[in-house]
Amino acid sequence: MNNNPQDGSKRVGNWGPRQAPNLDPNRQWAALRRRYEWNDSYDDGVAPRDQELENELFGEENHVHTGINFTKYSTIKVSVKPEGIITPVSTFDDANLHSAMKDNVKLARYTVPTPVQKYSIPIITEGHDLMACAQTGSGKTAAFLIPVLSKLFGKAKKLAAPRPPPGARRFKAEPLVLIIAPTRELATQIFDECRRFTYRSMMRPCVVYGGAESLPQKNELAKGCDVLTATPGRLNDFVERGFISLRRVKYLVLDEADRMLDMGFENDIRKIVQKSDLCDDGTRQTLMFSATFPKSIRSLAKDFLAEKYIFLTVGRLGSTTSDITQKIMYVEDQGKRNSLVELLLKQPPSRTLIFVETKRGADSLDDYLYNQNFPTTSIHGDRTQREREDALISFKNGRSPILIATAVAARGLDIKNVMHVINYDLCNDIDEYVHRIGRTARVGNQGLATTFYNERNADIAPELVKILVECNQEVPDFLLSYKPQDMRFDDDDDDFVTENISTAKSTQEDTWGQQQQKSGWDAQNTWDVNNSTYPTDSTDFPFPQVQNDGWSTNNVAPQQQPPQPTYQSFQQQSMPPYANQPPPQSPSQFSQPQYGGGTSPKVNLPKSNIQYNTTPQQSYGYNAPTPQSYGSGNYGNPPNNGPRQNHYNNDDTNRYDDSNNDNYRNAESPKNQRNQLRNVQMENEVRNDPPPNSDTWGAPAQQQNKPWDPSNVPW
Ligand SMILES: Nc1ncnc2c1ncn2[C@@H]1O[C@H](COP(=O)(O)OP(=O)(O)OP(=O)(O)O)[C@@H](O)[C@H]1O
Repeated sequence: MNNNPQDGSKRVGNWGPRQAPNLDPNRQWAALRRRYEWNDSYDDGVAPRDQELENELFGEENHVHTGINFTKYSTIKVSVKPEGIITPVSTFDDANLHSAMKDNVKLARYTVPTPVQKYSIPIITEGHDLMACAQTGSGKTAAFLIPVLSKLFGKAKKLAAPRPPPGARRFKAEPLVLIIAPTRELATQIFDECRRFTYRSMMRPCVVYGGAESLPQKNELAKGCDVLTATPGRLNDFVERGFISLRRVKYLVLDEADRMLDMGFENDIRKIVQKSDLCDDGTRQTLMFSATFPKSIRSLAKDFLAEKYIFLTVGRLGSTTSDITQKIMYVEDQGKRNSLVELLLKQPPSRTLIFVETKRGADSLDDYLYNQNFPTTSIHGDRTQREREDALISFKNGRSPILIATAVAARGLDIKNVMHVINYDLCNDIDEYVHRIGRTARVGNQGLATTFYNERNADIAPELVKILVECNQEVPDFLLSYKPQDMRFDDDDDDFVTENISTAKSTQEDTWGQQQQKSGWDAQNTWDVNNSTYPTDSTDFPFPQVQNDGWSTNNVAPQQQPPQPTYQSFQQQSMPPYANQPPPQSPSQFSQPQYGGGTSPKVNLPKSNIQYNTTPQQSYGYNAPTPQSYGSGNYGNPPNNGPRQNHYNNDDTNRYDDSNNDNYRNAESPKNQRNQLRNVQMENEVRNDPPPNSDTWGAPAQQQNKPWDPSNVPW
C-alpha cells in the first residue's frame, strides 16, 4: 500500500485512490437526457445544428475508437441465407442513406461499415425480417439503427403520430420503432445511440426501463415518442396502463434476441408481440440481433419472424473475437481472492471488469477489494437503479476503474477501453462467457480476458476449449483432455463438429498448426509480454506462477490446491518496475490488508471520517493475515476469520432481473443501507478528482497507437 505524500490517500500498487462513485442526488435519470427537439418550422431536410448537444452526443467522452484490427473485419466469412438475394454495401455512401443520417454517421466518425452493417443495411432497407448474429463489439446497434432511422427520416411526417399538445394529461405514445433489450443499462445505452442517430431529425427517441421512477419517463413520452427503447417489464406495464400503444410500430427490434427469447423473458415478449395491439398488418419488420443464437432459440425465434426472413451470420455463430487474448488460470475457490489481488497488482492499472456469479458475491468481493484500497465499485440487481447508474458512470469516467458485476453487465455494454475482463466465477453457459469477455476488445481493439477455472467448472470445459482452439488461444494443460482432435465448422449446422479425442496434445504441438498467440496484448501498440517494459521479471505476466508449476503438465487438473506464490515471489514480482512506491519490504508492511487473505474483512463502518494515519487493522476492525500465513500457502483463510464460504453456492441468483423489479423503491433495504453507508464512508475520505484524462485507464495503447507508457499514468 502507498500513502500518497501529497493528499494522504491510500493507494495500492499503481492504482489510483479509491473514490466514492459520482453520487449526485440531482443527477437526472438517463431517460431525461437531452435529445434533439424538432420544431415544425424546420424544413423537412434541414434542421439547424445544436452545438452543445452535438458535443455531448458525439464528443470524445464516450467515443470508442476503432482498433488496429478493425480492417481485419473484412476478412471474416459472412453467410446469408437464403443466398443470392442481398448485395452488401461497401461504404456508407453506397448505402443510399438519408442526408441527415449521412451527417450523423460522419459525426459518429464511422468511416467504413462493419460486415454486419454492410449486409443488414440492404436487408433492412429492402424490407426483410432479419435474424443477425455477429461478434461482440462489431457494431450491431448501428446495423439496425442506421437503416431503420434513415428509412423513416423521409417519411416521418406521414407516419409518425401527431405530437400531443404540450402538457397533455391524456396521451398515448405511438412509436414507429420499438427496440427491446434485456437490461436497463443496455436499454439506456441504446437510447443514447438513438439520440445520436436521430440528431437533427424529426424522430424523437425515448426510453422506458424498470428501477427508475415512472413519472419522468411518462413525461418524456408525453412530449412525443417515435423511437422507443424499453426493457420488457416496464414496457408491458406502460402498455397495460395505456401510456403506450404499439399499433404504429413499423420496426420491432429484439437486441440480444437469444436472451429475450429464453425462459426469463419469453413470456414478456409473447405478451408484447401476441397480446398487445402491436401492428400486425404485414407492414412491420422484425429484426433480431445477438452475438449468440443457440439452436433451440433459433427455432423459437421463427414464431416471431416472417416466413421468408433472412439469416445473417458473420463468422461462426456464437464465436468470439480473436482480438481477445483469453487466459485460463487454475484457481481453487479458496485461492481466488489472492490470485485476483495478485493479478490486479501485476497488471498496469487499467479499466477492469470482474464477473462474479451472485449479487451477494459481488458485494462481498467489492468490499474485500475496496478494503484493500482498490478503486472498485459494483453493479448487480440488488443495488438501486441510481446506484447502478452511478457505478457505471464511475467506471466509465475512471473514478472507479474496477467494476465488479454480475451477469447483468455481461451483454451489450459498450464501455471504451475496458482492457481486462476477469471471470472470477466462471459461468456455466458458454454463450454467457462469450458475451462477458466481449466487453473488451471492441471494434478491432485488443483486450485480455482472464478466467479462474477449477473442477467445479468442468461442465463448461468442453465448450470453453473449443472456443479457445477456434481463436488460436493457448489451451492450458489442465484442459487438454477436453481438446478435440479434429474440429471443423459445419456450414449446414452453423456449429462445431468435433471428433473424438485420441491423444491430448500439448499447446506446443498444436494440431491446428496455427501459431500460438502471445499472452497479453501484442502488436505494436499494446502490452507485449515478450517485448515490453512490463514487468521485466515476470515473463508470464499477467499470470502468477501457478501456471508453470509441476501439476499442470499432467493433463489432469490437480485434486488439491495448486502451489501458491509465496511472500518472496510477491516481493519479487508483484510490483511493476515503474511503481511510484516501492513494494512492501518488511513483514509489518506486508501484513497490511491490501495483500490480505481470502476472507472479506469485517467492515465496521466508521461514524466519522476515516483517519488515514491509523493502521488498517484499526480502521477496519479486522485481523489482517500475517506474512507467515502467506508463506505457508494458508493465506486463503486468515486465522481469526475461518474459511470463507463458497459464496457462489448461495441461492441468490444473478440472472437478469430487470424485467419487473422496481428496486428503486427498495432504497431502505438492508443491502442498500449498507451501500449508502459505504458511500458515506467513501465520501468522507480524502477525495481526488478523476484522472485528468480518464482514458489513462486504458487508452494509451488503444487510442494513441503506442506502447503502454507508465508515465501516462497520473500517479
Ligand atoms: N462502422 C463503424 N465504425 C466505427 N465504429 C463503429 C462502427 N459501427 C459501430 N461502431 C462502434 O462500435 C462500438 C460497438 O458497437 P455495438 O455496441 O453496437 O456492438 P455490438 O455488436 O452490439 O456488441 P455486443 O454484441 O457486445 O452488444 C460502438 O462504440 C460503436 O459506436
